[in-house]
Amino acid sequence: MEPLDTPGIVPQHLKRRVVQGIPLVEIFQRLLYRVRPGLPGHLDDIILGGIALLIAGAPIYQFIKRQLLQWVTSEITIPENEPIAREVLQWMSANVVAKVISNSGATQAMVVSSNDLNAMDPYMSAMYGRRGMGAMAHEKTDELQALPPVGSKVFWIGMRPFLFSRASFSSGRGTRLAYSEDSEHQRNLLKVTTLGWNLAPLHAFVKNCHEYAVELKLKAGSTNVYFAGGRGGMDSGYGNWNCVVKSVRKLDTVDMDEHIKADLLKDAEEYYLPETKEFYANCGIPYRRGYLFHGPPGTGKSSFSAALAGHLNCDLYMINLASGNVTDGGLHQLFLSLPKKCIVVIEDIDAAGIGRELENKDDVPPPPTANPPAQQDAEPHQPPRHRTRRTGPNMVTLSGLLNAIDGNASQEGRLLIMTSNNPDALDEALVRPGRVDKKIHFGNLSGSAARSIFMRLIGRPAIASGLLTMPEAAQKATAFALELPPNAFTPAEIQNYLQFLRNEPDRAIAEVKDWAAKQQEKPSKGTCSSEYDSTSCVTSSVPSLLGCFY
Ligand SMILES: Nc1ncnc2c1ncn2[C@@H]1O[C@H](COP(=O)(O)OP(=O)(O)OP(=O)(O)O)[C@@H](O)[C@H]1O
Repeated sequence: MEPLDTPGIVPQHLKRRVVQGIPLVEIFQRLLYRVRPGLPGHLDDIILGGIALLIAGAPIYQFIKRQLLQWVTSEITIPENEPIAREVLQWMSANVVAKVISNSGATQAMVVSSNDLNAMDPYMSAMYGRRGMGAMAHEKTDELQALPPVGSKVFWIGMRPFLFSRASFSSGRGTRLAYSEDSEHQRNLLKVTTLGWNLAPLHAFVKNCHEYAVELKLKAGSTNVYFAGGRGGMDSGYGNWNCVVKSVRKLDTVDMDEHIKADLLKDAEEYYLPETKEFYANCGIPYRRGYLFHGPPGTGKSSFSAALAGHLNCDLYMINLASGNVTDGGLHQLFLSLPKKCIVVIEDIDAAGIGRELENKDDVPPPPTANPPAQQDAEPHQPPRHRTRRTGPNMVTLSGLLNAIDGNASQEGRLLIMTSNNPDALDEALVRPGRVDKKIHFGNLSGSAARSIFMRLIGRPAIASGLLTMPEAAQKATAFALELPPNAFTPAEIQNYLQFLRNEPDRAIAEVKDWAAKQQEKPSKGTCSSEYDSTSCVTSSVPSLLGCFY
């Protein structure tokens, strides 16, 4: 039975009821209720009231704090999938986190291997699930790098304080709209805040991070290779680049006609001169340059693109349209998020199956029937090139591609390289002058190139290990080139043959003739043979380019 209420004293059961549903207050109230006999007067009520006030006041305090901060500070927000985010993280890692860690002041850091595919990915898994939030170690054993931990950090540059924070999109100011609600597409944001009413100090900070990253890259002799896709796909509405840091591929390791090589280098170097940029601007020409590298697979198209990026000290961005998950919108976003100076490679553009879209719906070919009459005897119908349509697994249309590469909103300053095994299949609109300024054929290995590939793979290592002298190595390289039928094999094939005999120069020379004869007996090289799935010929993508580095 409930006790009778004493006038002037609030009964316990009533107190309990009023705090029900306010979790913390309810717990405290229960605790106090147990120790009440020891507490004088209304102390428990005062304590409870204080706690309730704190809990109720916290959101109001947060709101006022946010408003005040917004009023006296400026802030920039960078999605973590933006290339610049990586540079900011690199700077923070070296200049703030590393110092804090070495001063033993840190209790949290996120540690990743510096050559990790995407430094942001471990962060994502820490943030959204598999391992829980907070500091984590990556399993890789190569060099480790400490990144700013989850949360925020205040640091000073001169007399100015900055607040750096990493947050998920939902906690950002007004950022929710820019992102999909789908958790697969969630992105983290980097925010840098400082006191003041203009963005100049923050711009200077980001620029400094960029310069630092460039310097670091130069020192390390590495090229940042960004490839499109990965977590979240590209149809999330946000162009998504993932980064791999690779050692620079040296130009002298790509065997090709020296005149062509020199001409391309000169052209690309000139393109990036300030005078050239000025010239384009004065003449009203969009500041863009495009090359088409065509030829059989394994002839060095991707290798040369990678070496060119290393030579020009710029990042390489690569897209594989044949992967089937690129939409027009995604491609547009990818091009929009490119930096001013970079090389973009669209690999195997013919494999993407892009043709000119049908001019009107009457051009739509009839649906295929199970047994088309007299099809076996008739020449297969070749639709006029202007009326072809998408045939590959991609979701990009020709107009979408053209719009991305040189539409009004497209970034200027990039060098676009399209590679193709079958340039005849490309629409004229895609390769017209202005979009493609140089077409370069990459062919099979000439005699002199065979000599230099032998020197690179067998000669030089043998000289270094004392197995051969320089003249001996040169002599063997010449002998090897003489044994090999000229222009019959791709550099990739010869590389493959030589790398397994790298410690046996004499055997490499003695057996090359037989090897060549056997290879030539095989069904046509450089095209899809019937024993393979046709897609295996067209889907060379990220790994294909990554294989071009060391
Ligand atoms: N001209 C070359 N000089 C040196 N190495 C080469 C050359 N061509 C190919 N290779 C070697 O062969 C492999 C494949 O080369 P790469 O990917 O550059 O060819 P590709 O023409 O781009 O082929 P795909 O059309 O299939 O993309 C790489 O390991 C590369 O080192």
